[in-house]
Amino acid sequence: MKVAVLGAAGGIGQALALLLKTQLPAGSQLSLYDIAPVTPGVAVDLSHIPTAVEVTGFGGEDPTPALEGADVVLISAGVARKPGMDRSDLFNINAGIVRNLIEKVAVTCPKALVGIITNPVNTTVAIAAEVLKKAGVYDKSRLFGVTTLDVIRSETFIAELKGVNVADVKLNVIGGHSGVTILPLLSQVEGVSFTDEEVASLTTRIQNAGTEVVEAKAGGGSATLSMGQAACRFGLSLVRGLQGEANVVECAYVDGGSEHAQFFAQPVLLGKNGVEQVLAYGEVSAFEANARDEMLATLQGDINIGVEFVK
Ligand SMILES: NC(=O)c1ccc[n+]([C@@H]2O[C@H](COP(=O)([O-])OP(=O)(O)OC[C@H]3O[C@@H](n4cnc5c(N)ncnc54)[C@H](O)[C@@H]3O)[C@@H](O)[C@H]2O)c1
Ligand SMILES: O=C(O)C[C@H](O)C(=O)O
Repeated sequence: MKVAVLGAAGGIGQALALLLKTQLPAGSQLSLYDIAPVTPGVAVDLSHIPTAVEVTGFGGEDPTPALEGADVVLISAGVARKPGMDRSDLFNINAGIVRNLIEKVAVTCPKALVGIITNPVNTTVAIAAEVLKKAGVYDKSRLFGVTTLDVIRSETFIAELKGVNVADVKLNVIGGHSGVTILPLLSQVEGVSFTDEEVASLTTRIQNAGTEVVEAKAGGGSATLSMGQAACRFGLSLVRGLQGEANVVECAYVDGGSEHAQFFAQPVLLGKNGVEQVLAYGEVSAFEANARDEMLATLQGDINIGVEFVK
């Protein structure tokens, strides 16, 4: 199994690469790419960790050597927010970066499962889909917006608030990955109950958790370590699915035939071809149904910007 990380010298990329070096199955290959010239050195550094995962690193303009033979490609290349910015403010720089990298994926490893971390995810995933369509290699089962950070944040904040074991907290987070488009389905968490005030404040905290980190880092970037963990969890789930493991389910932002929008985050069953089955996200409360319906214009607007960018 070969996993490529694009943007591997960055805050997320290095954390993710470290976690993958220590957690990928024995015999895997980990391939790192970033425009930054330090990238081969990041790979050498990681290669001294005693696990049966082979690491190689490539810097410079061309990601091709890193992508050759890749089964999974995780993309965190791009710029991150500073205080006062929205994720959509990253579009001007990151749209072109994602387009160019996906053009290389389309040529070099068109069958790879691709996870997009680069913001604004609601839009960059639509860009990736359009680029793959133009190249004639689009398979909607193989393209994912990585929204796992919203899931792990929800698990953490719920466990803290309710004093329960975080390992027991399971929930779907649906919609997209920005502001009101992030919708944790708190009504589905088993074994705990929330007052209306708790639902409102916890939902808002989860939706604004990225900004919480951006402000705490005070101009030094956005979430990198928690995102590294989230991307590692998601990447390992993709690998487990590819290896034929049963019942591997994650929420992700996919082109899954949703009645709500072309791309919508919801639970998916992962397998040897990526998405084996798009799963229903289940019953929702009146609060959640209203929040879902209210977000759709924003989400569709974000998607349209991505489609238009490639046309
Ligand atoms: N999906 C999510 O939940 C989530 C969470 C956190 C951050 N993000 C996003 O992830 C992205 C990366 O964040 P970060 O904190 O790692 O930023 P960072 O600045 O620390 O790292 C980004 C890396 O991308 C590299 N890069 C830039 N252009 C490139 C190109 N054309 N090809 C290859 N590499 C290139 C840079 O050299 C840098 O090493 C941002 O867009 C951020 O908003 C998404
Ligand atoms: O908030 C950001 O800009 C980064 C990321 O999307 C996050 O949710 O932490």
